[in-house]
Amino acid sequence: MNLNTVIFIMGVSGCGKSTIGQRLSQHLKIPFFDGDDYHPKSNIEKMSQGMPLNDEDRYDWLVSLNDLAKNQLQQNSCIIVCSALKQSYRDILSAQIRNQVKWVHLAGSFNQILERINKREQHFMSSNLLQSQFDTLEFPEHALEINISLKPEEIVDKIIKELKMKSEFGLFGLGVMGKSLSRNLAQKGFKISIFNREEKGSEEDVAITFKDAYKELEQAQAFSNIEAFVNSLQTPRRIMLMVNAGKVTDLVIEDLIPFLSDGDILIDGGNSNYVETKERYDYLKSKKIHFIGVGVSGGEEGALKGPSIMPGGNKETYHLIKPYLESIAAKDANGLPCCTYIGEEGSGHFVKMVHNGIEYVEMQLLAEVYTILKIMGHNPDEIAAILESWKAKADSYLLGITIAILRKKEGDYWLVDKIVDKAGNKGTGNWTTIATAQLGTPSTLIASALFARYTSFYKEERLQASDHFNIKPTPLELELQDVLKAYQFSRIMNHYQGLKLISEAGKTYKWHLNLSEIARIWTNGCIIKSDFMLELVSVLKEDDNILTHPTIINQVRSLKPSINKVVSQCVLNELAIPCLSESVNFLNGYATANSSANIIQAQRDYFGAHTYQRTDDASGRFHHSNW
Ligand SMILES: NC(=O)C1=CN([C@@H]2O[C@H](COP(=O)(O)OP(=O)(O)OC[C@H]3O[C@@H](n4cnc5c(N)ncnc54)[C@H](OP(=O)(O)O)[C@@H]3O)[C@@H](O)[C@H]2O)C=CC1
Ligand SMILES: O=C(CO)[C@H](O)[C@H](O)COP(=O)(O)O
Repeated sequence: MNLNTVIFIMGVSGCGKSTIGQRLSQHLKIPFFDGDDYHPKSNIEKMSQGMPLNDEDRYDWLVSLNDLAKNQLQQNSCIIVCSALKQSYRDILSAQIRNQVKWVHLAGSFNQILERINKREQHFMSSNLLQSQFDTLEFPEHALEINISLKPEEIVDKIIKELKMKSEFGLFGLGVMGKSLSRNLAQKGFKISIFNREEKGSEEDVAITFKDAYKELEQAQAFSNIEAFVNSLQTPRRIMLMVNAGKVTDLVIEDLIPFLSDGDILIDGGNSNYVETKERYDYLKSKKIHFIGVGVSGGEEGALKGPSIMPGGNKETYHLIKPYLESIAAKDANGLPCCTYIGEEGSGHFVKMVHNGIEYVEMQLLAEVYTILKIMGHNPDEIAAILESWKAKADSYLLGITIAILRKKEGDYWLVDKIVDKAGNKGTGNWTTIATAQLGTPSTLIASALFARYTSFYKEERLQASDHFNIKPTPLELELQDVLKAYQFSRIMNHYQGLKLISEAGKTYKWHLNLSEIARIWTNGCIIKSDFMLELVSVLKEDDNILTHPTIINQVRSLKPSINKVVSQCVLNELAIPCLSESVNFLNGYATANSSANIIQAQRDYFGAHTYQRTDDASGRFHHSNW
């Protein structure tokens, strides 16, 4: 049988590891090894003198069992029994072969095991010794847990059923993202089940056809029946939903619930609204189902090669899915997964939502730069060449794809010239703008980028207005260096505002967010990965507010004259640049020691007796005037 797996059977002394291991080995026809036979001489001597082993003594022994497991995997599979009571021991045992290791934990109560040991002929274990085993035991998070009250043959049956037949992870929804993620999971060696609905006559055998198309999905189980899909999974079941956010997500959850059991885990990988994630968490909790809201970024390619993953929800539940998410995630410059536990409730989806808000602005800024360069007289190839030269100073994934887009030709024409100038959206920019207003944080660039998309959609009205108002930008006289610097300036403001929004949400909802860690998982795999993001990881380690960090202050100071020049030129030449102009307006307002808000306060007090504070009253007391 080709399992290509090492089955570690673990548990405290007396739980029956060897009996089960030997029986399982006979059934599966794979070799059995008793870990105790691999102790070095020094350990055996120590134990024979009744001296307990410490972690240092155990280290070489655990490494030798890990070597044994790796060697056996070259041939096929094996069973190794070892108490493996601590997670650190299990980490050593499964080092470099984590995805090919299955843990079976034989679990029983203290009294159950003590009684069992003491019943054995000529065998006595003091309750103190057993207690020390229970004290050391750190419950494994990713093990198949089997109660030892079952008969040995039942235990073996259960293990065979779970490990041989059942998948460890389910992927529901084989659209753009679901397809890529399931291939990614399979490529990492996970045994998965995949599901897509089918519609008789139009959409049949979607999952099977997809499985058959890719070699890496050979071991995957494909379904179009929900019950069969759910039953194909090991318990607790781990099911990731990659379906449309909103109503569809709720419908799919309702479809799944009748087949789920207590403790199963649903993972929503779609771009769901963070408020709904919290509601779904509470609803599913009442049904004893765990729910984790996971932001995933990277698009089709990222999902396949390694996305950036932002999981939020209960931390203990997260640990049950962590190995899967971390394995498929992109890796940062230090080889760490671009996946980190974000925080409680819908925090993962909140962070993904703001990621998309930042993405909207980054895209809009590049669109504005394109407009400027076009008005300056450059064709798409020339603009691509200019942007290419910016890579040294402002490289990003979005800059790269914009260059590729500009170079794409159909015959003699650039494709970009044939695309209708109406920008769509699926909701995350809208929600970010609502969230920033609700939290009282000025993410003005995200709002501007969103409204620029909305404005673009009024194509008919825009055509009329262009006649009525005769807005015809004239050629701009700008240095390319100034355009680059203006772009860099606006990107700083964008990242400041997005991170500020996350930081404020973290405080309001008590999510305890780590901004530097969030920036780190955005350095690879996601749509907003960039060299600047890499720089922000260290900046944010020192200061949550990037605009008070000396490095960023110096950058803003040196870029400011260019954004002033570019924006004023564009305004004088009637060229719409909503995000570039908002970025400089924002900083001008933010960095004004004495703003015009005194007039607003006076007006509010005049008509509504809303009161105001006085500059000549340090107590901060509120005053009212009879105007
Ligand atoms: N595309 C992207 O770049 C990214 C998307 N996301 C998010 O990931 C999620 C999935 O996106 P994506 O893969 O692009 O979307 P697709 O539209 O490509 O796929 C949607 C999936 O949902 C299934 N589905 C829709 N309605 C139902 C239903 N009522 N019952 C069962 N299944 C249903 C579809 O099945 P069927 O094929 O039968 O219609 C399909 O498998 C969304 O929330 C999206 O916002 C996140 C990051 C990036
Ligand atoms: O999450 C994503 C990228 O990160 C999706 O591609 C999302 O659809 C982009 O948002 P919109 O469709 O509103 O432009």
